[in-house]
Amino acid sequence: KIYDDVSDLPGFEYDFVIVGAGAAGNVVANRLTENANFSVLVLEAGVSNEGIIDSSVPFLVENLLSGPASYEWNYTTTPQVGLNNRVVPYPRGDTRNYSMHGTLRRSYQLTFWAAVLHTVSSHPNITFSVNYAMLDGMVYTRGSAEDFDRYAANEKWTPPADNHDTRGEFNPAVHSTDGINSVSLSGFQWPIFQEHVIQATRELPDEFPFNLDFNSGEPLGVGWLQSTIGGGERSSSATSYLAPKFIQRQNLHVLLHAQVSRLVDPQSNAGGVAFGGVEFSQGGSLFTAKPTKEIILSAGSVGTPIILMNSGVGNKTALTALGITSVLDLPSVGQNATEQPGINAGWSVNSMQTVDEITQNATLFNEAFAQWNATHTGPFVNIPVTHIAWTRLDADSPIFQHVMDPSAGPKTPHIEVFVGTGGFAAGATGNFMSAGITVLTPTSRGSVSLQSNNPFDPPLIDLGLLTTDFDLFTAREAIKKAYRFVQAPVWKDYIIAPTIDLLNMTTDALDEFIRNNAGPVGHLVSTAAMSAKDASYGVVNPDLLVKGASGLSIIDASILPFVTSAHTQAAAYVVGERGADLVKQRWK
Ligand SMILES: Cc1cc2nc3c(=O)[nH]c(=O)nc-3n(C[C@H](O)[C@H](O)[C@H](O)COP(=O)(O)OP(=O)(O)OC[C@H]3O[C@@H](n4cnc5c(N)ncnc54)[C@H](O)[C@@H]3O)c2cc1C
Repeated sequence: KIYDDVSDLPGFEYDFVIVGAGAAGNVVANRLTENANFSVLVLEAGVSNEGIIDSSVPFLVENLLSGPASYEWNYTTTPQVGLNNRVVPYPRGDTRNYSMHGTLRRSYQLTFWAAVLHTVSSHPNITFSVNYAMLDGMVYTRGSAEDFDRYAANEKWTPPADNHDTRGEFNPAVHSTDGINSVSLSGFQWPIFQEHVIQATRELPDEFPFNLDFNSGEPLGVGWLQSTIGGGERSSSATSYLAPKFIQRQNLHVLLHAQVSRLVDPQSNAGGVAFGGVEFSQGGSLFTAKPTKEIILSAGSVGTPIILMNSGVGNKTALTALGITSVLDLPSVGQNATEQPGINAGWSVNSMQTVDEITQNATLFNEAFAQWNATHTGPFVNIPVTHIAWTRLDADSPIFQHVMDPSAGPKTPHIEVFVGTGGFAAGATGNFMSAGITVLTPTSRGSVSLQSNNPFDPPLIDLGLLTTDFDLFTAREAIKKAYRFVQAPVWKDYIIAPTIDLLNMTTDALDEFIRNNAGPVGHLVSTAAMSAKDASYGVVNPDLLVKGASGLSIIDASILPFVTSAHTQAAAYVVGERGADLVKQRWK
């Protein structure tokens, strides 16, 4: 059951208390409550996605992130040295504007999906998926087999909303059809643009070969976009793992609007420090939920380290300086923060078949929305991105003379180019195509830390973006790669001109452009990283239990020791599935 008000909760004691109903937390809640003997309470600061139209309509995802009614925690980063000291927003789910949301805002302006998904200066950032797992861009990319040696067969391959013939667009052999979360190809076609992309792969087969399915474990090449969308509607861990058939389980309780401040009542025992409760606030009052078996932190790569540090788990010296009593000295908490930097490129094009026709015309926009509302078909069933190109730096790149290749192996991309129809500059008129360009294997590291001992103060989020030579070099090369893709002969009569000519800039000017315009893409990991049991660094052991603690697990993207060369929601699901199995084994 889902509760909005703490007074409706049946009690305060449960076998498992999970903090965070995000991508991974919902998976864990679902899997643990498969055992009817386990009682589970999920505490989530966010709101329900029910009735929030922008959360259901794939095309409207951007509304969730921008404007006065956005769903985010309103965080910003510290000044980013690698971004010319800019302070960039770092949104996460937020409840404050809930009452304003839920209707289609007519003032909607497309700032191009890459601006949302790959965040640029307008919406750089992020961690969360979202408040209650409803806000990510739905892009579904597993990473390479080298990133992940195994992938849990938990997806449900679903026909696209337009039921078009998908032969040649994916490999059915690498997808499951009976899992929980829907994954599909795009349910709306942009034929002229798509044909150009495919023709470019034929013309540039060495650098940009066609890849039938980039989720096969070998992503290199250009493949058709896959998204967590089913029946033309967002499918997220909130809509799938917490679907009504699961929510009606008697042993599953989800309390929304509940912001966890800290873990309380630490006791030392033979297994390590054990916390007796989880303190949370709702409506200005504090409450404590008690676990009889385990506390599971699934609050994401920002939320999880914050809760640990507010509970006295972290760097002893730093916590003591803030007046927080140290309970467990774990200096790696909040460190090693790894985020991918992204930047956009755009070109004006000689085609009327682009999404700009809809976003720049209120009548067509409203018609498209009406079509979605009536039949879940039409351009709103997807974001207007059609393909992703995954590529590597050239093997003889000079950077490798003094930097070791940070990728997981030779079949793993360093660079992503996300191509779609439409422009990303709000208010621009005309027709465009765009590329969201991402450095997938950054070597820069940042941190999440506390600025005070008040658990409700915003944290200090330093992403450390573009602070290494490798990352800046790769960002430059990634832009050049994107330009090489659009230099395939097929684009000659299609592309008119770049919106900003990044190719003919001097290296210094390009670096300056990157530093002034790049931003985080929302794939933060590693702030509570997993390491070997006897390692002197790291936060959790391979069983996902916190080092030096007992009855305390972390199951979310923060435990990933490296970022996958991909978008990270699939990785979060994998962590959720594996983590739930480990907990079940411990308590069977
Ligand atoms: C704008 C954006 C777009 C993205 N798009 C994509 C995409 O298209 N494809 C993709 O693969 N990945 C995408 N990602 C990344 C993906 O969303 C994350 O990797 C994934 O959600 C991480 O899962 P998680 O379970 O670790 O954390 P989250 O999903 O962030 O879940 C954490 C949950 O904990 C809650 N929480 C945090 N602190 C507290 C607290 N103190 N008390 C109570 N609750 C708390 C949060 O509200 C949240 O619901 C995107 C990220 C962002 C920010």
